[in-house]
Amino acid sequence: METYSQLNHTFRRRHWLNANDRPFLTSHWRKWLCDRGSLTEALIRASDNRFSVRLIAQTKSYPTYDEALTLKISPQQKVLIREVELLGKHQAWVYARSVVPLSTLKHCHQSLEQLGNRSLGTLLFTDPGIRRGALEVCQLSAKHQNYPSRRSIFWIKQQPLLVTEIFLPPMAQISHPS
Ligand SMILES: C=C(O[C@@H]1C=C(C(=O)O)C=C[C@H]1O)C(=O)O
Repeated sequence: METYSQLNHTFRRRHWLNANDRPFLTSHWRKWLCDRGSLTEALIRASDNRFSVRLIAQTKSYPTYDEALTLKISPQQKVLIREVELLGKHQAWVYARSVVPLSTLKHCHQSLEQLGNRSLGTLLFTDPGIRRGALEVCQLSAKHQNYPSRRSIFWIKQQPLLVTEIFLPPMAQISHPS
């Protein structure tokens, strides 16, 4: 698997399309990329409960320029970066990167920093005060492989947290449980 940073250079802001603008997507990918519910819940059902999270890296670092633009913060502002793989039946299905400004971090009741291999979704979808912004989609490509991707901002007490999800090749064969 290419690392996120290796993939990240292949797309720029203009590649992200608002899902409400109905960019061309097959029915299969529309179900996965435009579902506003918890991806964790959908993957648990699609994998017959054989779901797990593999924490790849969690660091305090800096956002990419595009992430800073999307979060409306300075690229010099430190953020918590969490990178995971979401696995179904012991196979990597999604690569996810969450970028959390430190000003947002302090509003996370159960500290996001201690999540480990528990899903971020369990934190974001259990607190009714957390709101999800618009979904954006793009086709991220690297080394002749296409990666359907999506991202959205979650608002925690009006503070932003950016989640980007890259759907890995096996997901082309996994039906959405809806
Ligand atoms: C936002 C969700 O959390 C998922 C889990 C993540 C994690 O554990 O880091 C990151 C992104 C999501 O794919 C969700 O389940 O929808």
